[in-house]
Formats: sequence, structure tokens, C-alpha cells
Amino acid sequence: MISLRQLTKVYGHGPDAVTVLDNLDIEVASGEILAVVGPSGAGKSTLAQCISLLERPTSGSVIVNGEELSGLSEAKLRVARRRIGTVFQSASLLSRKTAAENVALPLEYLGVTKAETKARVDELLDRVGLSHRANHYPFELSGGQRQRVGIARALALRPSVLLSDEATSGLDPETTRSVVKLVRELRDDLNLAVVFITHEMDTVLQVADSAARLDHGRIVEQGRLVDLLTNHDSALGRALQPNLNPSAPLPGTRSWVVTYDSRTVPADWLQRVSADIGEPVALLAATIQSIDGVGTGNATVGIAARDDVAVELAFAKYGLQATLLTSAEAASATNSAADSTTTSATPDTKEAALWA
Ligand SMILES: Nc1ncnc2c1ncn2[C@@H]1O[C@H](COP(=O)(O)OP(=O)(O)OP(=O)(O)O)[C@@H](O)[C@H]1O
Repeated sequence: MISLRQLTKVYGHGPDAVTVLDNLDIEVASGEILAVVGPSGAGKSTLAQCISLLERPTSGSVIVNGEELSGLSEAKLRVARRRIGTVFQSASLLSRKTAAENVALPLEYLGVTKAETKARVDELLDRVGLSHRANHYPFELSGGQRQRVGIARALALRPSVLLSDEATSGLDPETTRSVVKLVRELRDDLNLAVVFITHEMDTVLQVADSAARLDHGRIVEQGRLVDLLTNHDSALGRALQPNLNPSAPLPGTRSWVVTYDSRTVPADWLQRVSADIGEPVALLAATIQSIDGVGTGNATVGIAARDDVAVELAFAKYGLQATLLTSAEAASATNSAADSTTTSATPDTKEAALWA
């Protein structure tokens, strides 16, 4: 388990002081993956450096398995760092060393014997599916393979915490999925607490159990993924929903967005709401995904009824949270989704929605 308590990082002094991390409280249990997301400049890299203890926090604590590490002397800190394995963007492998030699580095620094090092490196490369690439240099490996070597190296000293700092950024979707799958498997096998820093919303959905949103150095929202996704008022939950591409509303109807949660909403909610308000409910777009075994998602529906209170009550009766879109919002949802499908820029569009 890793806990950050009132973690604060200030750069500079006096009038030039800049508070980059402001009293962060984060807890990640062993076996849990927490995604930390945030716009550029929110403080993600600084957070990663404080967690990996490369930067000392100005105040507050980094606690791993009950032991406070942030206040240790330099000598003790070097030992304490072993509890936290870090994978960086583009793996940061040494180009003149083979995959096996890169994985061996932390063991060599520690003075582990050659025989033990070889056994551990073989085991790690096997675990990340790269035994057959042991003697290849980084330039001979694909981006995904380099990340796997980076993960193997991060695990060399048997840490209890894995910190992933934008480790999937720049990878194609297929490679990202395979790296995410590996991280989840390793979390299960080794009972790791994983802090997964990313700006990619799609990756958060694939990898995380919970998510925290960092903005201007503060955690402005955090929770379990399933709770964020089923909370109609959560900006992070909305940003995590895959982009919809709604059909244009039918003439004479207005568009409503509803949030769906399979724990509380009956499967035939469309028919029921339609029967209650006494007119058709047209489905314009919908997305459902299973998170922790719960079906979550949102839908855009078109309804002609003008009695907004009656419509809202009908949705509420079946556990659906609903918002009526203005005609401008409905048109913009149709257009922006259409734009995003032609440019395949959905992550940017979603991020823009979150950070706006
Ligand atoms: N050494 C430093 N001295 C002063 N200010 C710093 C220092 N390092 C970072 N900052 C400032 O702290 C803020 C957060 O930076 P940080 O790199 O942690 O954000 P980020 O969320 O990782 O951004 P990005 O996604 O663009 O990498 C920025 O305003 C940055 O200018």
C-alpha cells in the first residue's frame, strides 16, 4: 500500500515560490490500480518524482506499507527507493545495453551475484514474455517490447509499489492494450499497489480500478471508476465515457442525456419511460461498458414531450439521471462527435471536455 498524506511541493522561495502540489491525499491499496489524470501543467510529473522519491516533498509524507519514506536520510532513502518500481514514458532503456543487461542494472547496483542476477533476469524477461529478445538492443525492439523491458527492470528489486509515469503514451492502441494487460496481470500476481499516471482517458478505462483528477496541483475529484462513471455530476466520469456520435434529433423532439447503471436501472427502461410519459423515446446514441461487473454508460434520447418535470420524474423513477440538452448543445454534440470520427481525435475531444 502507498499513501500520500498532505503532500505539498513548492518550487522557489519568497515571492517566486510556486506551489506545484498542494496538500494531496491519495491512498492506493495493495492489489489496486489508481489512475491519476490531469491537464498539462497540473503537476503529474512532479507527483511522479515525489512518489519515486527523486524529489523530496516540501511537506507531507510518502508512506509505503506503513513506513514513512519521505523523511529518511539520503542513505536510507536509497534503500527505500527499492520499494517503488518506476516505468517511464518510452522506457528510458540504456541504448548500449541489451534487454537482459537493462533489466540487470538495478541488481548490479545492489551487488547481487552474477548467478543470482542471471536467474532473476531470466525469470523477469520470461514473465513479461521477452525471453526470446534477451540479447537484443533497445533499437531492435518495438515500442511495446521496450516498455515490457522497462516493466521487468522496474520489478527487478521486488517492489511493492509500481509507478507508471505515462508508460503507454505514444504507443498505438493495440500495444497499449497489451501493456495494460501485463500491468494488470502483474498487479494480480504480485499484489502491487499501482499508480498509473496518464493523460489518456481510454487507457484509464482499461487499466484502473479507481481514478483521481489532478488540477493546478490539487486532487479535485477521486473515486472508484464504477462510481465516477455512474455519477451524472462527475466531470471525470463524463470525460471517461467513450465519445458518442448521436444521430440528429428528430424534428419536434429535444435531446436528453441519461446516465445508466445496471445495478439500479431496469433493462427495459426505454419502454417504461415511454409508457410513463405516453410517447416514444428515440434512442440516438448509447454506450455501455462493464466495470467491476456493473454495466455503466450513457445514452442520448430524443423526446417530443414539453413537460420537462414529468420527463425528469419518469427517468428518476427508473434510477436514470437525466439532463435536457439545449438545441445548441444537441447540435454541437452531433457535430463534435462527427468531427472526432473523421479525425479520430476522440481522446483530445474528451480531454477538452474535462479540462474546460
Ligand atoms: N523545477 C521546477 N521549478 C519550478 N517550477 C516547476 C518545476 N518543475 C515543474 N514546475 C512547474 O510545476 C507545474 C507542474 O508541472 P508538471 O511538469 O509536474 O506538470 P504535468 O502535469 O506533468 O504537465 P505535462 O503533462 O505537460 O508534462 C508547471 O507549472 C511547471 O512549470
